[in-house]
Amino acid sequence: MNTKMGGKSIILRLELQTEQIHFGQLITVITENGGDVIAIDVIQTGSNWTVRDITVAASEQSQLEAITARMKELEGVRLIHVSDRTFLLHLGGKIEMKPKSPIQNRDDLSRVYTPDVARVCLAIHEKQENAYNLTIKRNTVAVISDGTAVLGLGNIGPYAAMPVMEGKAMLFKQLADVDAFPICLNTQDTDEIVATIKNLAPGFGGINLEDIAAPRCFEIEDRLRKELDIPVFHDDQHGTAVVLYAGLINALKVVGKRIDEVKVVVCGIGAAGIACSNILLAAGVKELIGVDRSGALVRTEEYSNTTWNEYAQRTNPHLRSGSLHDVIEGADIFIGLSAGGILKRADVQRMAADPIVFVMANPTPEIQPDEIEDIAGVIATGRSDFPNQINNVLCFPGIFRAALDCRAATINEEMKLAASAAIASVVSQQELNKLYIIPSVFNQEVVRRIRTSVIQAAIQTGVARRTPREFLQGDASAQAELQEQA
Ligand SMILES: NC(=O)C1=CN([C@@H]2O[C@H](COP(=O)(O)OP(=O)(O)OC[C@H]3O[C@@H](n4cnc5c(N)ncnc54)[C@H](O)[C@@H]3O)[C@@H](O)[C@H]2O)C=CC1
Ligand SMILES: CC(=O)C(=O)O
Ligand SMILES: [Mg+2]
Repeated sequence: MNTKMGGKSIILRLELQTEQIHFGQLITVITENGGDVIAIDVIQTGSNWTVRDITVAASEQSQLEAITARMKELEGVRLIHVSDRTFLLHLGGKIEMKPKSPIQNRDDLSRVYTPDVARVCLAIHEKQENAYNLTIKRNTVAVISDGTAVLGLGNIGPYAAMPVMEGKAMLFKQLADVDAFPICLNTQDTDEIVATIKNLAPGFGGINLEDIAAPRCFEIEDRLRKELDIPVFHDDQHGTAVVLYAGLINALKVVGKRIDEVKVVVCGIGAAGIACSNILLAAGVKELIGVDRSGALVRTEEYSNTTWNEYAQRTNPHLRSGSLHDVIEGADIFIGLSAGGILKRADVQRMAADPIVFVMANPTPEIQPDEIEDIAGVIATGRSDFPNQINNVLCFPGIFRAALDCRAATINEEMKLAASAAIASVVSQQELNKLYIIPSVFNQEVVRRIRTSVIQAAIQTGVARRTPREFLQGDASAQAELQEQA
């Protein structure tokens, strides 16, 4: 497994005195300290000196620090500067806005701007629905966070949340051609968040809520869903649940177990953990135990977090109590949506045969896959640098593509289940194995299949306000594709 992939990398700009140091010596120092040289660029050369940019990747930040320190000590080497490639990619932000057509003369100006734009405004004023045809609304989603549960980093605030929201916007565009705006709100007050989102909704065809901590995220989403006529989708809840269920459909096939016979432990009963539990209960799981910091949630206890009281009523049928280490005994499936490093190899050893271990906390999973590779039936993480990436990025671009295309009023349970089945179907029976239960983010079939299945589900459940042409005509290829996925 290449743990350096997608990991840390730096560019070292070095001036080398070629009579004092050979390039081979440098490479040896880098590899001895755990680095891989992945690119070399010559910047300048003289008769007995050269300036080079050396791109070095490593699995740990400490290795890169050791390599940098060694460069400073070597005879004949001057370290000019070190750049972190990830930070370079973020300079000035990751996205920009571009006009669809240039404004080259006064005639263009008067049409895109005043006076002619006024006629377009009035057409929308007369019939509000025209906003879908005459503005960016029909293809635009707002990605909105208050910065309270950013990845696994916690409440880091709206400024620090922006890089994640920009990243989500990039993915919306690249994977599904949806235009997305990253918006981070400088308030953590539920009423203010609801009011702000309602007020900015007119320009958007959908709202993707992101990284808002539980339990506030539930109220915010519920209220917005009631009050807005566009889809409101809390990605950390529903996107994660959709992809988790897709992965589980296939993982169960790999280990030969049935969903109604497995014991499941979900750790981290926050936004993602509750939504994932809900989809599993709906899919037929009978024994599901939720665990948070204080241990297993059990209905005989009273929690100050009222969401947990309601959760405990629906789960843990045998009233198991104790820590994660107690209740994991005999479990077939562990789902981690909590914090890095909290699951131990000894815990996995106490699970049932061929345990399914989905350690989805970001950026650090509950246990490093390398520690349990030999004892787990199937392992998945939320990250790009291990096989089986269970991450909501597999869902949100496709599900919003579908919702926008059929102008869905909401994204309902049937549409989510259709998305899970579509994602799972991308991995064929022949391809399916413990290292490949879920398709890659870059597999173009993912968005295509989600779109087809989700639009179909929206039409069947009466929430589509527009029927795309291929569905109107009972298009043969869309029908064939649906049958293939069934
Ligand atoms: N792979 C994926 O697609 C996704 C992964 N995540 C990850 O899941 C984690 C949780 O995200 P959210 O549900 O949005 O956050 P959240 O803040 O709503 O919930 C986190 C829950 O985990 C609990 N927790 C924290 N440390 C714990 C520990 N040591 N033991 C037991 N429980 C613990 C917290 O008390 C809280 O209830 C984060 O690491 C996030 O990055 C979230 C969404 C999608
Ligand atoms: C993937 C994601 O949305 C998260 O970790 O919060
Ligand atoms: Mg998130």
